[in-house]
Amino acid sequence: MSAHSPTQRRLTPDEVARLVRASFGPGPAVADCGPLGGGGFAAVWWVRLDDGREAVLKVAPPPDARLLRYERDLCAAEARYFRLVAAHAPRVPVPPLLHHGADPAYGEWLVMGLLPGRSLADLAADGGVDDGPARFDSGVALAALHTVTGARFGYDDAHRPSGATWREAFGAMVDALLADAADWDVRLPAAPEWIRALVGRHAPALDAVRRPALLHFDGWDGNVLAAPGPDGRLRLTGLVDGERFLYGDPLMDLVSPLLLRKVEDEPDHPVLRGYRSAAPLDLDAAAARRLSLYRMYLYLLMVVEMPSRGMTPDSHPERHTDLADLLHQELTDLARD
Ligand SMILES: Nc1ncnc2c1ncn2[C@@H]1O[C@H](COP(=O)(O)OP(=O)(O)OP(=O)(O)O)[C@@H](O)[C@H]1O
Repeated sequence: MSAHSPTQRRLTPDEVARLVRASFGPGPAVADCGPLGGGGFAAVWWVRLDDGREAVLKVAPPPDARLLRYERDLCAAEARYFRLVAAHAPRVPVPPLLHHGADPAYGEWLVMGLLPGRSLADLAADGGVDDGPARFDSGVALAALHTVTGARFGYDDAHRPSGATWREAFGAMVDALLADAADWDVRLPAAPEWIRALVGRHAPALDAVRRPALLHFDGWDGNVLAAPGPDGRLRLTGLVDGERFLYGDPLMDLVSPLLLRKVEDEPDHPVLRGYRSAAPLDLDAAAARRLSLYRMYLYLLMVVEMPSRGMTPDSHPERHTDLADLLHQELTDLARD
């Protein structure tokens, strides 16, 4: 059962037309529009403008929505991500940013170009689709993103976790999620102090990461767009939804594309083959330990974000149990190491 997330506004065509007017003034107006499914955080609509262009309107949660600590100002973060990628990793397909709007009372929104293709999640629902070439391309694209280097580790703004070292930034990111869990009364499968101590015990493994690489971090199948190329095979057409970007260990970006699976178990996965065709990728024991820390982080995040998305253990018992089990398994593996 899906829930309507309180972070996701319910837009109407009139509101879309108003936001487009606020973005372009007397310029192009809306000829047609409709909601785009697939996301769960923001409100996202496709828009056909009367000058013939096709765009996407993405509206941030209302200013009074309760969010996790790291989710502050994600609309502005996504605008920075699109600009960064266009300037420094231009071969990675991201939409052109047409407008970043902000109104103190209403909140923020983006207007961007509509990319061709459908998400891998959407395509998979058709069944029998060979998406291997598109996944290979997404590995190549991630390797290109990772050539971009940040000024520090973690998030790039002042009010979210960051640090001069990856150990410091990652520790602060875990602490922020544990503080969110406490605020939202989220039941975790282990005591927060124990999770914090476990991360502290493995922190030396993080010191191998010396360069803050640009990470998309949310490259699950819903955010990877693909369409048939000239030979009819599915190729990458977009890596969207960059609002959660940060700087850190490139390995962290391999967790979401293999969501609920293990990178170490699938060394020939097309994403990894694509990545390796463009950059070195060593999946040794040290890498496996870091991957385990990053999966632990992602499962923790997915458990902790449930109430802010309108989901509780009572309303979504299976989701909560499955994520808590996965989190518990990673914690157990890390405790054994
Ligand atoms: N520029 C674009 N061109 C084409 N399709 C897009 C574009 N931007 C977003 N989409 C589609 O709309 C969907 C929702 O957008 P997006 O993922 O940015 O929303 P979200 O609410 O932030 O999602 P999430 O819950 O993953 O955080 C995407 O999965 C993608 O399929």
